[in-house]
Amino acid sequence: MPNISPPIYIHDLTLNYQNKPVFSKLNTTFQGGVFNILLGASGVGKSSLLKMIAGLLPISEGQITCEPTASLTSQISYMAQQDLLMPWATVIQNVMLGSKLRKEKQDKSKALHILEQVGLSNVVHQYPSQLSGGMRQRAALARTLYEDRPIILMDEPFSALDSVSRSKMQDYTAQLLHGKTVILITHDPFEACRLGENIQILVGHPAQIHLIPSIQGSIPRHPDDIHVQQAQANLLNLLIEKSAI
Ligand SMILES: Nc1ncnc2c1ncn2[C@@H]1O[C@H](COP(=O)(O)OP(=O)(O)OP(=O)(O)O)[C@@H](O)[C@H]1O
Repeated sequence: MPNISPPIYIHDLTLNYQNKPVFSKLNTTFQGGVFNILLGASGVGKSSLLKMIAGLLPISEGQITCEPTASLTSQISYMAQQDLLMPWATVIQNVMLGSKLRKEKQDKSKALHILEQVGLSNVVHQYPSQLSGGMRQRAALARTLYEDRPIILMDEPFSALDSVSRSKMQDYTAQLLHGKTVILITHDPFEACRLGENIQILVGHPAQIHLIPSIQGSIPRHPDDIHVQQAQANLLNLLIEKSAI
């Protein structure tokens, strides 16, 4: 597997659903080695785009490529909107499931360290059905972080968390995934402005990409940072304006 975190190029990508275009000839780049944030109204096509990058939705028109041109899907760790935890496996078994399925050595101390960092060290041997929604989401986050791939796709990874846990998980994720190519979907402009090094909005029908000017400062930006507060207000206004399209 290549040791660098590549950019991802979207070329003329089209997705039709029930004979209607969700997006048509979409072109954009998700930058390598940074946090790319994707926002947009419900139903605009964000999750579908992420699934196409992950190889979970077929591509009928257009292309998704990366450099170097090693297989894109083999470099990806994907965290879906639903936690997709296996009900028959404990929390720690779920975290290490990928390496077990690939018949690789399971790194228990790494899994335990990540579980401690996401605040789940007291439930490592419990089953998903014994956890709250927020705990399940943190377990799914731990599984994604354990995978250590160059490209990380995350679909609303913090949506079920209370605001304190969310802020801590944003900090930890930004620290742990530093230097990786991350694409993170969120509905939260504040989260986008704390974490985004490249922020894009998917807007309209069929959807097109709109790029947001970059925000000063390294991530995770502090909630008090004046640049975060200004950018958040601008982004919210833009989302309201674009929702009318
Ligand atoms: N299997 C599918 N293939 C293609 N399009 C689909 C499929 N299933 C649903 N769609 C449609 O694709 C559109 C985009 O859905 P998608 O879940 O990607 O949006 P989203 O922007 O992620 O929404 P949300 O923010 O609510 O999660 C919707 O209109 C949806 O009905």
